[in-house]
Amino acid sequence: MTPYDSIFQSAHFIKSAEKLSQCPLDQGVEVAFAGRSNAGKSTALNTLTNQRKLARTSKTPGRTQLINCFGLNLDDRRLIDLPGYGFAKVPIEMKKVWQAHMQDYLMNRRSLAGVVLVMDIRHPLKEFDEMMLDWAKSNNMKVHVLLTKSDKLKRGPAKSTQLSVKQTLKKQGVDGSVQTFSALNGDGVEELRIKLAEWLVFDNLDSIPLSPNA
Ligand SMILES: Nc1nc2c(ncn2[C@@H]2O[C@H](COP(=O)(O)OP(=O)(O)OP(=O)(O)O)[C@@H](O)[C@H]2O)c(=O)[nH]1
Repeated sequence: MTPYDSIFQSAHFIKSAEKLSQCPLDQGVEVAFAGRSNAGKSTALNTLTNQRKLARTSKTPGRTQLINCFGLNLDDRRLIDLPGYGFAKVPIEMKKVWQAHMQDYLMNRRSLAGVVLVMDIRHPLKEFDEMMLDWAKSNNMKVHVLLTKSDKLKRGPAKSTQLSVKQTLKKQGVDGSVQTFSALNGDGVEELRIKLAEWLVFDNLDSIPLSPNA
């Protein structure tokens, strides 16, 4: 349990957007989840919010094809599920359109406070992940790497993967942190809630409107 559990449990679907112009008004603070298809983004969002069906999960990679926006019970705080990258069964032209929309979102969304970069702990730092880290560095964007499915590795190998990803971030000059996570056994759920509360609330207190009585 963390003091922030109820904030995340309040998550509710706002809308699915194909592109940036369809996203909710660009005010307040939001955190986006990005990752390769099948890395476990939707499952991580469901675990974070303690809701089984908030983000649809699927054993078929590529179900998350839209920018899915979820609201929280705090003024203008949102969680964003970005399209999974690298779904093989989709025509290349369609992939390019998605990627362009995603890039537009990442480059131009003013309320974006940080990106949770989701990687399967057994396959970290693939081409897409490196691209995201490059982008984060050149845009001064905070990154929190979530090494999912940690239940698939023993503790030793899981910790050494965490360490080596941390070192890579440091080497690349990215403002970031790294943690292990498992939806299956609860590893890292509290750590993720604390990190996101930091981004959504404490780092951005000035963007919470003062109540009329304050
Ligand atoms: N063992 C284990 N399996 C997991 C975990 N998280 C996700 N999975 C499984 O990994 C597969 C993909 O998970 P999703 O959450 O749908 O992945 P996604 O990244 O949202 O995928 P896209 O919709 O393709 O973007 C599913 O079969 C999940 O059950 C975990 O922590 N442990």
